[in-house]
Amino acid sequence: MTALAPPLVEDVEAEATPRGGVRVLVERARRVFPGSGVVLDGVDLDVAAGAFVALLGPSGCGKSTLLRLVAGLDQADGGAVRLVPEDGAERPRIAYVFQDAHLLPWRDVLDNAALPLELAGVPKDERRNAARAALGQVGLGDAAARYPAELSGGMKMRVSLARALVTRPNILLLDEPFAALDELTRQRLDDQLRALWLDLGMTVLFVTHSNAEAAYLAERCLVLSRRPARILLDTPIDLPRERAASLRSDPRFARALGPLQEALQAGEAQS
Ligand SMILES: Nc1ncnc2c1ncn2[C@@H]1O[C@H](COP(=O)(O)OP(=O)(O)OP(=O)(O)O)[C@@H](O)[C@H]1O
Repeated sequence: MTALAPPLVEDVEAEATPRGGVRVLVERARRVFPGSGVVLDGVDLDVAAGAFVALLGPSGCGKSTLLRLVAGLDQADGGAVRLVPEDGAERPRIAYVFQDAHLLPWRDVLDNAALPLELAGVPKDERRNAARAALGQVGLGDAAARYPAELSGGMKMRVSLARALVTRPNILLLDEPFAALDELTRQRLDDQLRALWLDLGMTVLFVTHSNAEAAYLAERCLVLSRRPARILLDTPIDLPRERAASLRSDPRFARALGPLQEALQAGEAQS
């Protein structure tokens, strides 16, 4: 499912794809859940517009909670979250991709991808054209007439990504989107996502349990501690801008993984 902040779409046809994205400012964010206690306690984060940032941390530490606060899907109990477009847009256009593709089985791929525009009241031809373009961006231009039951897990996730892209988000939030896929499919989708980011220039926040996926995709990685989550490590990823599968066996990649692994182990060890 893709969650969007209003207004979802202004004029899909007329407006060029925005570049530059949204700056994300999280200031002393606090979130307490009854029964779970304090999950976030004074988290500060400043993400530059157009950055690709990965969030890592132990299971249950609050990664999704932080992402949901940024998306506006949940409210902080203290502190503030501000999204500041730096691409000339008046407002952030947020898209959110979950681990499950959540496609509607009775709709074909085209109409699944067009759904956010339909909900925003965009006329049929316009939204279908935009959905075709988004499907093309994820390499599914030939699958528009197929139904979810006919798709592999990787294809379903690409439809979910197209549905996110159809609104031309200037900030894209992804919560373990490829975690349920086999390793090869996951790596292919990582490549596709990275290429889309290079092409479109939106801000991306990506939650994952995989330090290798984080290092391969992102320009900057954050490792959170056990809850109440605080940022244990905030590090740039010093790897080439153009990344290909061969990078995974490059010594530079192993060097980038080291600090992430150490911080994750330190985070796991905390009680
Ligand atoms: N709506 C809620 N009500 C009560 N507790 C919640 C709610 N949402 C999250 N929690 C709790 O907050 C904590 C952090 O959850 P969150 O999903 O943010 O962690 P996470 O780091 O994303 O975990 P994982 O890596 O396992 O997906 C967990 O203990 C979870 O049970």
